[in-house]
Amino acid sequence: MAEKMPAIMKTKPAYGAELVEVDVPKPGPGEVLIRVLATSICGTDLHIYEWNEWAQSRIKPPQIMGHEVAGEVVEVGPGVEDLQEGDYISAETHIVCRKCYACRHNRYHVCQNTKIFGVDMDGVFATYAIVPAQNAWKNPKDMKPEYAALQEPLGNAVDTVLAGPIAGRSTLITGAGPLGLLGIAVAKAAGAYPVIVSEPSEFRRKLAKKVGADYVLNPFEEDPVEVVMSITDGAGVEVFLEFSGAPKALEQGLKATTPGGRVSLLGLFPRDVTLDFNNLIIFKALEVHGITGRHLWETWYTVSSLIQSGKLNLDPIITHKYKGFDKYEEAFELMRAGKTGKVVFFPHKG
Ligand SMILES: NC(=O)c1ccc[n+]([C@@H]2O[C@H](COP(=O)([O-])OP(=O)(O)OC[C@H]3O[C@@H](n4cnc5c(N)ncnc54)[C@H](O)[C@@H]3O)[C@@H](O)[C@H]2O)c1
Ligand SMILES: C[C@@H](O)[C@H](N)C(=O)O
Ligand SMILES: [Zn+2]
Ligand SMILES: [Zn+2]
Repeated sequence: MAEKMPAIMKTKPAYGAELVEVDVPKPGPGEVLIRVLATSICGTDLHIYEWNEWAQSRIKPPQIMGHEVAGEVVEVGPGVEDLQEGDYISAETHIVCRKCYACRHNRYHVCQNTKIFGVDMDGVFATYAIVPAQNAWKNPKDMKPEYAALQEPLGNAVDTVLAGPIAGRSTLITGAGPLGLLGIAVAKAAGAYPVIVSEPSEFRRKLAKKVGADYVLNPFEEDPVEVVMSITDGAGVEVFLEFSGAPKALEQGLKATTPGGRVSLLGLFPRDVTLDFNNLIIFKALEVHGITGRHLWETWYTVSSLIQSGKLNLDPIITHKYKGFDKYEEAFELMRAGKTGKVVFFPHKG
């Protein structure tokens, strides 16, 4: 009989998830089985938990949730050549086809046939998980598992912050949720100054400060454009990084960006956004980047090096650590209430 393991599973098409016992999976061809050492909650997991419209259209329960992970390879499936038992890996979550037009142009991050584990198939909120070998990223043995698991969202932040020059440049970050906080850490490590953060939640403004933001403001109490103009002597910021997905923040950020400046957009908007394109983008000659996923594998090299450099201030961002999955409901509810930075599970209690 197969060995059993605990897993956080989306069992029904409804709010929430269940902690269930399932068989430890066997790796198939091209796959490895990992012992999960650390796994963190992403906003996408929260959407699946909440069962929002997007989740309803995409997720097919029953399915194990989770995709941000660090683990040790314990079994190698047939045909896997580059990995062996004992390897310490993280995983790129986008499983790309390598055949479409984008893939054949080395733009794997925009593969038109992308599948995501924990979204389109079983994920990693379990003590053991399957990872396609082509998605494995080997970690240095001395990297902390919680940092190694954070590399995937850090990749989103790195692609946003480093989409253009940043050292010594005035920077506005809108939204200090988990992704924005990682963005602040990357911007500071890369030498941005001053880093101005607009975030309504007091809890997250405090975290932003701890991570290294030079100025924080509440956009519901102060006008971010006025604050930016006063800090930059009326010039506006060189770099605007949008991490909130709030239409108002987008408009404020564009107004606060200096003509000729750079804008990188990661936040996903809940609806179509109406903007004065002529005056906010075209006549200002802004350089605008849409950011999605991570570049394979360039971004992973950058993320790993940044962590190893010791220059990324990640500890204040990891606000909650849980041994085992028993308190998973508390973890999701705290995150839902905006009372967390990154939440990390260490599935093995021993
Ligand atoms: N493009 C991608 O590949 C990709 C990948 C991951 C996440 N995302 C998106 O990035 C965004 C950030 O992710 P997250 O997990 O940190 O989300 P989150 O919802 O936890 O954080 C968003 C933050 O924005 C703040 N906010 C709300 N209104 C604001 C306003 N008017 N001005 C400034 N801040 C405001 C919120 O208080 C919150 O702290 C989300 O929209 C998410 O969907 C995109
Ligand atoms: C799946 C999504 O949540 C993931 N973080 C990405 O980069 O695409
Ligand atoms: Zn994610
Ligand atoms: Zn493809």
